[in-house]
Amino acid sequence: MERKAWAEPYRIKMVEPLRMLSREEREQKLSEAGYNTFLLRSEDVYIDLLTDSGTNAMSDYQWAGMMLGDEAYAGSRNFYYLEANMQKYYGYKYLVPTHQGRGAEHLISRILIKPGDFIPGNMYFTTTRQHQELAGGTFVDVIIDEAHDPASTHPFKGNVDLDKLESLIKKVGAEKVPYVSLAATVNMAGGQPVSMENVRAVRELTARYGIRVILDATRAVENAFFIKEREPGYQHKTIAEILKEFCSYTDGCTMSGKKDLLVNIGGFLAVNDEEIFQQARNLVVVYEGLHTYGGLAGRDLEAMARGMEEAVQEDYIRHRVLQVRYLGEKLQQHGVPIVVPIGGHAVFLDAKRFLPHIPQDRFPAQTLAAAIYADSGVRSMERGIVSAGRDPKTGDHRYPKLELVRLTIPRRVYTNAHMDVVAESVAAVYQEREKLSGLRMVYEPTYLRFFQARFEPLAS
Ligand SMILES: Cc1ncc(COP(=O)(O)O)c(C=O)c1O
Ligand SMILES: N[C@@H](Cc1ccc(O)cc1)C(=O)O
Repeated sequence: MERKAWAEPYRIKMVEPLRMLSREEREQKLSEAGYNTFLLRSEDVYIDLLTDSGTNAMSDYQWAGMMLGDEAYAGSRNFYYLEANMQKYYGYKYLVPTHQGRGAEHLISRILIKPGDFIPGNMYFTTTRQHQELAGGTFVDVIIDEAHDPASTHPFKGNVDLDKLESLIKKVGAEKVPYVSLAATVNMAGGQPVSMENVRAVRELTARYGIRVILDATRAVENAFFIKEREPGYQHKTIAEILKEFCSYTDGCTMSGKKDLLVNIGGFLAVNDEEIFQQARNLVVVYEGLHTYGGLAGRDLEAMARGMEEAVQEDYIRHRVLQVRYLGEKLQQHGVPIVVPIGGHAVFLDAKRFLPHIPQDRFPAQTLAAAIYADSGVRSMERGIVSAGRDPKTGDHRYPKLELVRLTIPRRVYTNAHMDVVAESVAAVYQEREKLSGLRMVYEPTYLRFFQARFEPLAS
């Protein structure tokens, strides 16, 4: 008999009870939170799919490592273990730990970007672009067009469009392009992967112009899974081999360990160039902490080093991506419009097709995320016009083609029964979608506005 069933590759040793509020209570909480799911209290959330960042469940092996934290100010042994594992799995020479991903983005942006520079990348990420802009650079999107089309089934929607990249270099001159900012997978495009063929081609092109490639390796293990699944020639390679080959076409990486590396806090910058390393090692003491802890406790470094070993285990990563797919396929069965192919860390609802009657400046994705919380206490995140922010030159809203709500799956935290509940709730909101009529922004912070903006419901 053919066996199709699959299960979580772990058993549960400790549990955290969940609490569900009544519909009236949830509506009250939503109003108090200004219809922004970032402003809800965690205790008022039933199933938390806001983010996969720092929300992972650690293993007993990682917790055991926490007890071995060497909390020396300088030269903690956990740092050296992390450094050795980074070299083993990612292949870069030098490591600078940071408290999380954006700490590393800050360092590399300050070191490499001069005012007036252009930084091409495969779609923006909010914090990455913010640091590039604060350093005086301008981000330029060079992802393939398919990435902006939620219905395109291209298997590697994270790929760089080499023509777009080369025409930018020719237009502004290679000396104004300090590096290509390459993310694998691409968060804002729906967790979409980059193929090995594409990263190799990006390497060849940039080498001709003497331009670096800095990888956002936050979800590069998930990217490696897609390469193994979809790219000819990689089916028999291990995830660890694929990851290391991928990184070998780049000059360094920023890392938010809070995702792939299965921890609750941590990150790093890794580079091959000794001079950049020296500068980063010097700057980190100003902004994060000494170069052997970067704002982290020794135990956090240990947990991240151990998470790195677990992240590349085949049964773990397969289950991880298949659980996301399980939720996506359930939603498709209910006829809910989602971004395809289903990505590595989240299912993205296509709010433009879900709520076609709400114009983009009435924040359809924000409206939808609020409605899902009101329906079931499931927390998701807006990834549309609010996240895109304003153009720093014109001050106008940026109008992204993708207006999405992200249902992000924490690693090793929820079971597929939770996914069933989520799918049913989204389907119920879909059935009643005509009742929703949009929001008005009543408070807008200057930086990364989506985190703290407040809204009020609009009458239809
Ligand atoms: C692709 C990507 N890059 C960078 C970051 C920044 O990492 P952190 O949240 O650890 O600062 C995140 C999440 O924030 C991310 O998803
Ligand atoms: N990187 C995390 C946390 C985060 C969320 C939204 C952001 O725009 C920035 C950071 C995530 O993607 O969930």
